[in-house]
Amino acid sequence: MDSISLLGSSPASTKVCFLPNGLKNGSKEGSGKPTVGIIGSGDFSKSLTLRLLRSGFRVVVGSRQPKRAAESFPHVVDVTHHEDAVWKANIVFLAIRREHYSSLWDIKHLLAGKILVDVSNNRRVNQYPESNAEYLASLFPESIVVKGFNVISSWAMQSGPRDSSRQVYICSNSVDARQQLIEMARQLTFIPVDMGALSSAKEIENMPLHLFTAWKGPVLTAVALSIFFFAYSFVRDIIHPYMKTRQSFFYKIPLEIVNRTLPIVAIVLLALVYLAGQLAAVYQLIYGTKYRRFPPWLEGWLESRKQLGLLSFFFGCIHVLYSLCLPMRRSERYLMLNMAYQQVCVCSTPVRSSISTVLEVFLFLLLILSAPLLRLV
Ligand SMILES: NC(=O)C1=CN([C@@H]2O[C@H](COP(=O)(O)OP(=O)(O)OC[C@H]3O[C@@H](n4cnc5c(N)ncnc54)[C@H](OP(=O)(O)O)[C@@H]3O)[C@@H](O)[C@H]2O)C=CC1
Ligand SMILES: [Cu+2]
Repeated sequence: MDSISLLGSSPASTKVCFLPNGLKNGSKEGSGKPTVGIIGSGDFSKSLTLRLLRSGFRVVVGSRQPKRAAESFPHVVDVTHHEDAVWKANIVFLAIRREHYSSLWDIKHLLAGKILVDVSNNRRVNQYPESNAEYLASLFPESIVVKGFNVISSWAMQSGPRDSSRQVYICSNSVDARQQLIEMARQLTFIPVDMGALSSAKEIENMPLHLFTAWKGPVLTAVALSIFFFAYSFVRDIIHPYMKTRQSFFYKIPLEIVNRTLPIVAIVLLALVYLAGQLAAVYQLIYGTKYRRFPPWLEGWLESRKQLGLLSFFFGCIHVLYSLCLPMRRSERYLMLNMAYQQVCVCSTPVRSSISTVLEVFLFLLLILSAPLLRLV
């Protein structure tokens, strides 16, 4: 398994496709199944190997320590040295970090003419002046570099793609290599997106670092509203009585004041969900057409309605929890008993108040649940 054979390595002569649909192939071994090489034996390599095996590809993994690495792979996988793995496959995935690309310098001659797939990601946006794929292409100018599969986490790769994680972005300066990888992505049940030349690699590498962008605005809005209404309640219910009558209600801050803030924020966020649609309708009425583009701020607002609605629901839930916790406080229990006693004296008010509470909760839930159904624009 660990045999290294450099004989007969002629990458240029094996520059043909490898796909299992029988189009054409370079490294068929007996059974006619194509072989894909993977350099590195880390998480991504393991997940990609399983995915390739499930889709009918043969896999050869290149590792610095093949014996140790072989323990983490199924026995059908050929775990060998870098040289051997590269020699056996025409397509080689580099499942190692950018910092280690230069360690392949010694086998540069073997990599010539092969398709190198760069799956690497960075830790920060624009971490390096050039993209990892372009850096790889500059290290190995005789190889064909393709960028792709980096937006798929090793977990998603292993468990199978679903919904949002099905798209893979692929780019390369070689149209032929790009098409091969696009076809391979399809066979791995991903949805390939052709991003053109290798200059798009930087954009593709930045994609995984832009997660949850849709949540940024709504979360900031919720935080700003929370701070504003908390400060308002604090000044009104704590500072004002203290200044006026020297009464200290500071003990109310953790429960009452927070619990007063939560429903207000929830209802304002819910109002924001509906207001965007109304504004969009007014905009369309003013311009007399629905085909005119909305201004960017309104477009962003419309797109974040789902997040605003979910945050509103979240604040509502926390409010319910807080309200259930309130009676745990002795002073609150006393106040409630007192109120109940007074209401019994005044008669019939509790029935009305509990009915109104139930109605209030029901209406709030109805508003929340109907939010996605209402397509106002
Ligand atoms: N993990 C993930 O979810 C994703 C990872 N990626 C990308 O895939 C690549 C690999 O990621 P991942 O598997 O998580 O990383 P790991 O750190 O788990 O594995 C990297 C592998 O690189 C090899 N390696 C380590 N040091 C060196 C070295 N000095 N020289 C040569 N090879 C070395 C090792 O293999 P060995 O010891 O066998 O040589 C190691 O297993 C990265 O570029 C990452 O950005 C992309 C998308 C998702
Ligand atoms: Cu309430």
